[in-house]
Amino acid sequence: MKQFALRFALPIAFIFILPYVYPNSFFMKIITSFAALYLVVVGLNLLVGIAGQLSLGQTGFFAIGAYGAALLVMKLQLPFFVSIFVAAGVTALFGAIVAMLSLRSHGPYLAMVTIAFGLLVEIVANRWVDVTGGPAGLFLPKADLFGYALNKVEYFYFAALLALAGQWVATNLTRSQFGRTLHALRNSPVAAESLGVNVTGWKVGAFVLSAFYAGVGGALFAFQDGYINSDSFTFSSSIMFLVAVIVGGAGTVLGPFVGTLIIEVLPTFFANLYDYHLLIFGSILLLTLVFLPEGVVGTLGGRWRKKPPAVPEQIEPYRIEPADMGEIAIRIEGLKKYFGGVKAIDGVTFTVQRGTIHGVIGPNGSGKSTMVNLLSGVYTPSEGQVLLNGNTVQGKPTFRIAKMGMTRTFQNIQLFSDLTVMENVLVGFHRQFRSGMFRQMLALRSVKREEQQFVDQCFRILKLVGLEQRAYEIADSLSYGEKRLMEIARALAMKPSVLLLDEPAAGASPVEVERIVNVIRKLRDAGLTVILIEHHMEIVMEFCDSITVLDFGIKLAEGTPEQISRNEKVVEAYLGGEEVMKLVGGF
Ligand SMILES: Nc1ncnc2c1ncn2[C@@H]1O[C@H](COP(=O)(O)OP(=O)(O)OP(=O)(O)O)[C@@H](O)[C@H]1O
Repeated sequence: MKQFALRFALPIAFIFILPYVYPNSFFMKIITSFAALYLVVVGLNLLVGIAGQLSLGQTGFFAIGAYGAALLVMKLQLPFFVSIFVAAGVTALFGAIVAMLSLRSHGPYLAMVTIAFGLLVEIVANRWVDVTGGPAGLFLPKADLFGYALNKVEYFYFAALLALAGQWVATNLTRSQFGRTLHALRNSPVAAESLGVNVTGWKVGAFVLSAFYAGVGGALFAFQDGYINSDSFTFSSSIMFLVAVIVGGAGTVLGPFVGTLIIEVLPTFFANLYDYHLLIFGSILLLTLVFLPEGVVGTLGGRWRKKPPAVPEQIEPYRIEPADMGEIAIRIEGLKKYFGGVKAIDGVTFTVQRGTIHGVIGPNGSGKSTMVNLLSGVYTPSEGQVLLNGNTVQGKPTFRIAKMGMTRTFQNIQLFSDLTVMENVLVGFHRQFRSGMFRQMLALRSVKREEQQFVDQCFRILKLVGLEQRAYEIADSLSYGEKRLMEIARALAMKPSVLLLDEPAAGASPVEVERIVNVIRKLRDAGLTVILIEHHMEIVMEFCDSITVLDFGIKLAEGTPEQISRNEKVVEAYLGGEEVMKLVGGF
């Protein structure tokens, strides 16, 4: 009930009262523009604040929405209401094109593609006079709903309610698996891929969504005055949209509201100070960015963080699905990876039986990390074959290999560092979520039920690794060893048929190493197929059923721990023998 009041009743009451606060046309113009621009900022917040993608050309989408809706009504006589969504759909299509072009480039080049797009649209709006009217503009018919022409106040109500709906949908998406996935790919694309997330596809999706929002905003903007011209769609407004996201608090729910208010509305009140208004506006901006680095809502809102729910007292034990014994889980044949002249892996062949733990060891630089990256699809082999449960793996992207059942942890830990431990593990269920985007948008009951089921499972997995009490803490606050445990939990959520553990105990304290060893013991007892890369030789010797030893990219030896510890070539490769004799002294 309280939720309903906060989300709907209060804002709707506020919207209905607003036109009566200052019943004049200037004020009506400001608040109607606010609703339109706010939608653009909400969409951009999803792209920048949640998915971590930069766009400096949002005005391009805004303009396509505006001119698109105007032309659909004027030339095709589409009803105003329909034209908004058709124009937004076309804008979304442009979003996909810009995304596909920009995602081919990285870093500053990505931003430059979006700038180029914004400028291109600005030039077209300005110069294609026959269609857009150029600087002289277009005069539009009055907006109407099913034949009823809207007056200024009614148009504001319509725009504001649409903006409220847009905010509601964005909030639902942010708080569901959809938002978590976007957040995850922003924090660590490589970890997201390893959990089956098609990162490129999701980035394109984020652009499409933000373009759709900008398109709706543009359409509303176009019809507010019955007139648009190319002056409204300049590069500087793209910057303003981005600044609104940052000043409000990127990634926060209320940030776009506060940001749009400060950036788009506040300056209009100083407009009559002529030369000084830009100075005042600039100063407000600078002070906000200096003193509230996470934006107004990001910085102040952090103090009123909601209390997390309690950790359940009774948590059922998690059952790792035991694999059938005896079959071949992975077959690696003649695998090679050359980096220029460096032969990082040079013709390695080995087989891992289902339900066993297979160790890959070797001195520094022997090619272990390259091997994990080849198996998980981060690198494409120069030659050779990898078969997972009989299916070819090599050449496939990481997310496909993850979908085929093989996932990994990382030597250099890859957290979704802004998310909680629980949310990190929930991303691991990515492949198993059945609720699609539209259901998540509407926060249907079935979505909440499904989410609750996965939360229950998360607790069980977290209990297995001993992190259930830390479920609601931000992942970045965990200790080094706990972060490694969380990575294992996240990988287990995927229900993998093969798990690659890349140095799971590296950097952990002796107590934490003991906790990690306990988890590896549980994985072994459950019969999970594991490929274990580890420097702690006592762990390798205790848990591995078979071991492959690499040296300078070639397979030096293969066998049981006992055979390996007695192999002369292996002993020599390890610091002339002393080190390995010390480490495997038990044999
Ligand atoms: N991306 C790369 N470009 C060029 N050379 C590389 C690349 N990755 C690895 N190498 C080289 O390949 C060889 C094997 O490196 P790799 O990191 O796989 O070894 P490692 O056994 O994992 O070592 P460590 O135990 O130190 O992690 C090294 O000579 C390394 O310099």
